[in-house]
Parts: sequence; C-alpha cells; structure tokens
Amino acid sequence: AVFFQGPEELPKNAKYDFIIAGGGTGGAAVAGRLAQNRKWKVLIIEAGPSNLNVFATRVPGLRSQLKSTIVDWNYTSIAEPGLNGRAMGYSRGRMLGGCSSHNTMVYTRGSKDDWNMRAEITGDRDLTWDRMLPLLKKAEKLVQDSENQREQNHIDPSVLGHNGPLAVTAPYSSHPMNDLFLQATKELGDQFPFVPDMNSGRPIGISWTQSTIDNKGERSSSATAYVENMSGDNLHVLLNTYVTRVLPIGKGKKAEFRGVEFALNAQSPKLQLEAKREVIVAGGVIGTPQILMNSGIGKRDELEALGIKTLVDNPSVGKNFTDQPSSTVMFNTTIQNTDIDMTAALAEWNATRTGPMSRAGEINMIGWLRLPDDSPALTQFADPSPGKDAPHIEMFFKTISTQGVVLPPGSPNVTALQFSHTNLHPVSRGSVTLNSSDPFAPPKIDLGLLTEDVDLAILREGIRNARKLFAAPVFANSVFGTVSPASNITSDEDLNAYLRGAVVPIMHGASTAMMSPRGASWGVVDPDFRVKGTTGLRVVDASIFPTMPSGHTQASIYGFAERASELIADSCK
Ligand SMILES: Cc1cc2nc3c(=O)[nH]c(=O)nc-3n(C[C@H](O)[C@H](O)[C@H](O)COP(=O)(O)OP(=O)(O)OC[C@H]3O[C@@H](n4cnc5c(N)ncnc54)[C@H](O)[C@@H]3O)c2cc1C
Repeated sequence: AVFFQGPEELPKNAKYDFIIAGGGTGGAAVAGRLAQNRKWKVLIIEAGPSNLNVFATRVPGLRSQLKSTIVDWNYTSIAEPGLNGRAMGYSRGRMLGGCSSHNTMVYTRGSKDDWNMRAEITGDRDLTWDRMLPLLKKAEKLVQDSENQREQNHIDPSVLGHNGPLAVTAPYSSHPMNDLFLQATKELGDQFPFVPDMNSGRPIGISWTQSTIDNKGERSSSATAYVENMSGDNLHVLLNTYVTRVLPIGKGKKAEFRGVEFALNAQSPKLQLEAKREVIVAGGVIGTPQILMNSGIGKRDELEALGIKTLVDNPSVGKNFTDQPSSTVMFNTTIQNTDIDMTAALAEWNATRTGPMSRAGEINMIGWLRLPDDSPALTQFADPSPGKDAPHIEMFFKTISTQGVVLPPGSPNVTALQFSHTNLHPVSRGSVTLNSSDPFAPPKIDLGLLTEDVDLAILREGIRNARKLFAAPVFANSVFGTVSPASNITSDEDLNAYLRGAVVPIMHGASTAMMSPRGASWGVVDPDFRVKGTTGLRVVDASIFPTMPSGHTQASIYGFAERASELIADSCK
C-alpha cells in the first residue's frame, strides 16, 4: 500500500474506484480484498495514524497499554440509568486496523445459531452458518504459536481456515490453572464439558482460547493481515484524516452517495473526492452512524433540530446500540498467581518472540455457559439466545493476582482468580445521536446497558453457575468463595445491586446501522450492505450486525467483510 500522512500529500487529480471511510477492522479488510483486483484503485481515509509505528500494537502482552492513548477515541457514555448513573469510558481504536489494532485478540466465530439467526432476521440465506463458513475460513490462517508448541487437543485443525491473511493460534503457558480446568470438565461434564475447538459452532463448556496472533508472537490485525500482507500500490491509505460527510452526486431518484468530504482537523479546509464506483463507510459502531447523520442520513426530526438537512429519512440510524454487559467476578484462591515481570517478559519477546508477551494472557482457557432450561432467568423471561447451540454467558479468565482486588479498607490481601463474566445476548439497547451539527463534535453515546430486567437475570444466574463451577472437587483446596461479589451476596436483590454498580460494557458495540431485509421499514442497510434509500454507498463494520455473536465481535466482522467484498466485486462485473 501507499501511505499519505495527510490530505496535502494526496496526489493531485487522484481518482479512485472505491473510497473507504474508516480503515478499521471492517474497512481495512474490505479495502485489502477489493485492492486484490489490481485494476481498481482503492483509497482508505483513516482518522488515526498507521499501526506500523505503534510498538504496543505489535506485542500481544502490551495490549492494555493502548487504551486511553492518542490511538484511542476515548469516548464517554452518558450517565447510564441502568448502571446507577455511572458514565462509562468507551474505548475504540483510532489507527489503521481500528479496534483490531488494540483489542484483546480473542478470536471467536460464535455459534451456528448466531449465523442462522442473522439469516432469519435479514431474510438472507447466505448468512447461515453453513454458507458463511467458507468466508470465515477465507479470512483465517491457522498457525502454530511462536513457541512452536504442539496444538493437539487445543485446536481442531479441520475447523479453521489455513490460507487466509488473518493469523489465528492458541498460544498457551504452563500455568497450572489450565490443567485444573481440564479436570473440572471431567468432574462437571454435563454443564461444563471440554470443547475441543471453540470455533466449531457449538461453544458450550470450557475450551482453549484462540487469538489473532501470528507465528512470530505478534498481533495479527486487519492492518497487518489485509493491508501489509496482501496489497499492492493500487491501495492508497490517507492517514490522520477525518471524514466529515459522504455526499450525493447528481440528482437521481435514489441519491448516489459517491462523494466524500474530509479534513485534517476541525480548523483545516474541507476537501472532497468522488469515487468512480462506490463509497464504503466503515467508521465502526460510533463513527459510522455519526458520518451518516452528519451527511443527512438519519431521523428527520433529530437532524433538523440540529439544522442538518435530511437527505434520507431513516429513523434507525444510530439506534439499536448493543453491547454485552460484563462484570469482573473474583474468587479467593491459593493457586499460583499469574503476575509477570514485565521487563523480563519484554526482553524475552524482543529476543525470541516467546514468553508471556507473546500471548494474550497466562490463563489460556475460556468458559462458555448455557443456562439450563429450568434456570429462573429462562422460566421468567423469553430466552434471548438464538438457539440451543449458543451460550448465554462467557467467562474470560484473566488473572490470578492481588492486583485489581478492591476490598473494604483494612481487609487482608486476597489473591483472586479474576474473570470477566459477560452476558452474550443482551436485550437492552442504547443509541448514538449527534450533539451538534459540528462533524468533529463527539456524539452522545447511550449504551443502554441493563435497562431490561432479563439482562440482569442472565448475569445473576451466570454468577450462581460460576459458583457451581468453582465448587468442583478439583478446586476444593484451592478456590474458595467469591470476593466480588462477596460470598454473602446471593439473593436476587443483592445481586442486582451489585451488578448495577459493577457492570461495564465489554467494548463489543454493534448494530447502530443494522442490516435488515430489503424493503423492511426498519434497519439501515440491506443484506448487500447498501444503505437503504441510496446507491453507491455501503457500510461494512460492526454497526451492521443484525445480532450479537455468542462471543467476541471481530471474527463476525471479518466474515461480513469477506462477504461484502465478494458482493461488491460481483456487482462490478
Ligand atoms: C479494548 C477492546 C478490546 C476488545 N477485545 C476484543 C477481542 O479480544 N476479540 C474480539 O473479537 N473483539 C474485541 N473487541 C471488539 C472488536 O475489536 C471490535 O468490535 C471490532 O474490531 C470493531 O470493528 P469495526 O470495523 O466495526 O470498527 P473499528 O475497528 O473501530 O474501525 C473503525 C475505524 O474507523 C475510523 N474512523 C471512525 N470515524 C472516522 C471518521 N470520521 N473519519 C475517518 N476515520 C474514522 C476509526 O479510527 C477506526 O480505525 C475489543 C474492543 C476493544 C475496544
């Protein structure tokens, strides 16, 4: 690819077939695929810098150092009514690769039911698990970890793709917790069976974690996979440049939005370019609705109240914001801690690309819980999961440490097994709306978390079931009661109070430009990713998700990006 550090460097009279607004996970993936046709000139316009000079994006173990830096948008939500009025920090990557350049790298395709439900909601049979599988595999490249450890029984090699650009592996440490979990799967096999490969379509139980890390112990992102690895000089990347609007060209019946307006910053002049074929908006769950609304595509009365002329009246833009509510649960434990000597670990990574810095964590197992049918959450409320192959809760085991444990003053130090405990299929919805007609002004973000009682009920049952998991015989002498929530917090009322004070968004925001059937009176894009009521304009990122996956979001985005790339290429034949 050819990089430009700002609009002044862009060649005069440059002409592009496709312009991608936002070079994040979806945007860089679709750009890289389109640019494989060397006859097409493709331009990415990305608000942030290149990933290439950001050291911490390369080192898996340094990922948490990227949050709240200049390569993060550092959004803040409103005071959330469901979270005791707490305003939440909301991290989004602001560099080439977007969130895939700074996320935790967990790679989860979700369950078969997720994709089948997406097909049902959108009326597009091509989104079923069976039909999406070849596209997911097209993105993936199963690699051995950088320590060349045997992956037998950690990954089923027949499940993942082998020839795609995105490296996926299951690196592991020698921490004793991994074996303890395997023993627990034998003792509690009914509810927590061992899952040989969590990406095989039914992630229910305990499995080895798969990560987007390559064989050299470095992060694999949409930037490294699709821009660095595969592109030629027909892919141009305009960095540090903010897309303010997409613009209609001509005066057809359906507005042809092939124009893009952009600027270095709020003080600099706005420039325009016209794509010969299409504009693809990929600004992510917040950036995409913001760009659409600034362009006059949104709910008429909301836009007009800000003085923005409505070009396409679509009340769904920015609505349906969905994220998975999560709280850190902690169990008191005497198992060996996972603390590492950062300096030594970094020296090891620099020398040999091995050790703790080459992994996303020291505990390498992940837990997926499907609540039993007679669980109070499912007898009181309609089951929000897409089907019996889908878990309700994810337990992402993070650390065993005294660090991060917050107890009342004067309490003795406690070493805690800490994990994020996440409701994968929330029913609560939030929104992204504009605060002003200034395209640079951060939008108003309402996460909407825990505004529906069923979401609390699922989390409560998740905690109760986690307590059952750690009551397995194998943990009898090493894992004791929960310290967060405290062991005496057991009633619905007490758990609700705890959760409202503890839940945070897991940062998997989606669905603010949701895909719906062609002709539907709701939704923002058709199943071919085209923005309803327009031509020449598509959206490819997490904002189009019809539903959340039973897991993390990046794999779904790569799958959608692969599909969009094929549809776009087909429509240009
Ligand atoms: C801290 C964190 C940890 C996570 N961990 C995981 C994980 O382990 N596994 C997983 O699967 N998912 C994880 N996720 C979620 C996942 O990474 C995201 O859902 C996904 O990468 C989002 O992809 P996207 O294409 O929708 O948007 P993004 O990747 O956010 O891309 C949007 C891009 O558009 C750019 N942009 C926005 N507005 C403009 C504008 N006006 N002009 C120009 N450019 C613009 C942004 O800078 C960005 O590069 C995590 C997310 C976070 C924040």
